[in-house]
Amino acid sequence: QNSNATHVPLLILGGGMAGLRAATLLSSSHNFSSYTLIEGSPRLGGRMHATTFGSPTSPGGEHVVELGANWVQGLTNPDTGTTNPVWTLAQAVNLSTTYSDYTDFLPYSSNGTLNADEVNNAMDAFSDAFDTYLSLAGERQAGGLHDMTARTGLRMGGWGERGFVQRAVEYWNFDMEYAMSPDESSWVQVANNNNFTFNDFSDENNLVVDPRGFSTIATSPFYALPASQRGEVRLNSTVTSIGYSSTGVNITLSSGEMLTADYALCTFSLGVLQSPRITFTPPLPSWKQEALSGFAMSTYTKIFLQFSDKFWPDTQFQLYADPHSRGRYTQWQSLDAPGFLPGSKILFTTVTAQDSIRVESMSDSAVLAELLQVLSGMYGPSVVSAVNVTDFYFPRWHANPLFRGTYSNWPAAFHPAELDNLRAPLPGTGAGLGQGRLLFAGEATSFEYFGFLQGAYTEGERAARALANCLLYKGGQAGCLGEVWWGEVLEGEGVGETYV
Ligand SMILES: Cc1cc2nc3c(=O)[nH]c(=O)nc-3n(C[C@H](O)[C@H](O)[C@H](O)COP(=O)(O)OP(=O)(O)OC[C@H]3O[C@@H](n4cnc5c(N)ncnc54)[C@H](O)[C@@H]3O)c2cc1C
Repeated sequence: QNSNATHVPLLILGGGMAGLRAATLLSSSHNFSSYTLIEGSPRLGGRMHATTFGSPTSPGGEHVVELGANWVQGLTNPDTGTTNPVWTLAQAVNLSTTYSDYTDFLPYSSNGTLNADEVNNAMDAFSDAFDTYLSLAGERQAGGLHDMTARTGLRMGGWGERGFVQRAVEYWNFDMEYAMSPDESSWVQVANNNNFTFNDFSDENNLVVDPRGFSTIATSPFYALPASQRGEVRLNSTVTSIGYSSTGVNITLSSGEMLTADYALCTFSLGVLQSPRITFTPPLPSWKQEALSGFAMSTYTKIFLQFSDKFWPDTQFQLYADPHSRGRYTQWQSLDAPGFLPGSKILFTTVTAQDSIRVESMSDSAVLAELLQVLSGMYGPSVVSAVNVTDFYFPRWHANPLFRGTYSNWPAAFHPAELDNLRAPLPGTGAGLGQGRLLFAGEATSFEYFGFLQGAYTEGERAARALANCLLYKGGQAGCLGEVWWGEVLEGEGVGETYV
């Protein structure tokens, strides 16, 4: 421990949903404010990030759009009353949201409109196949069978890869949720993840269109606490190294400043933890490195355009089926629609995974030129050349060192016990078992809700309960973190016979 370092009982690393939920719960339910929250950016909210977009002098004007999380995904189950905690937060601050109707779209190809029947038939076929996919995934788990790719599950459900229309429909229904293809994703865990949110809550997605921004759901409960009950918040403070032992944690900031703590909760994204940006001392044990390396961080990029005039239809969405490239600007969403940002003349399209990395490597003008070419194919060159682009922007989440991607996804070869390793505290083995000092929480540590805001929320909450137990009630005694998920780490499974 460094004698020049400031000591606090608890460090919360990261001020996104998980870190803010942990801080708020410790303050509000445990009357504990002896923590310092360290955030690298100048703002709280993390991957909930609203910004102004649109030219104030243009016909569409200036608006607030969400660069990161945008939907409350899963609301309230009408049969059971089970509510997504994110929906509860949104309602508590009267967040403006509007139901996204994914059936409200018109289909296009590179030379105008597409036969709507062909697209609707493909949508129905995908939906039927996905129903079978889900029930077969349930049967696999009940029968103790191993996981396979989501591609396997879709084929077993009767979905075949055919022409470019089916490829676009598949991308629209699968990649637009998981930001990765069925070939790369887990059959069983995508099914579980889908059921935990869209069955247990509801299958509705509400788009947030609130000038205060989505992050209000996490910042508002925190700042509603009396100042004396809140811990210290330090913005613009980037962590470069984290040391941990069975007695405490120390961190170094990019300024060179050091802080020590009895416990720390790290909520940095999986992408950050996968990158070499943070030095751990001692180096992360191989079981931790394997778990972090094995889970997937993908990127989902919304590209915003504002025009001098609205030339697209009044539907919420447009589906573009590119004849050659799967996932090339497949989904377009109009914000200039009732309930969203009417009159804004704003449209956005989304790309994922390798296409996100590709556009991030291009100049803004080169990306815009591609989009105008696609729109010219969809609506006709004369329609598109008759309007001006009054604003254009997209965030580079993959390149951003504070995120390195947008959200996690479960790859097919990832064993569920590895997720326990991913979230297990350090030091986590041997004598330190159950006595870890450095905890991990965030969307990627959630078995049920990886990828979603509700994952970050529930994991922040779990970690806060465990920390309260150790810091306040059980005096750091062995096993004070509680809960089975701080259990034995998986150190590799036997493969049965070996090939020599
Ligand atoms: C484009 C996009 C679209 C999404 N869409 C949805 C959606 O519609 N619905 C939904 O439910 N979820 C969505 N998500 C996922 C959702 O945003 C995340 O699950 C959630 O916000 C993650 O919260 P977190 O606290 O785990 O992590 P984060 O929000 O990443 O918080 C971690 C914090 O740590 C900080 N940090 C990182 N490194 C350092 C460092 N070295 N030093 C100091 N601070 C650091 C970061 O700045 C960040 O503020 C989307 C995400 C993105 C990016």
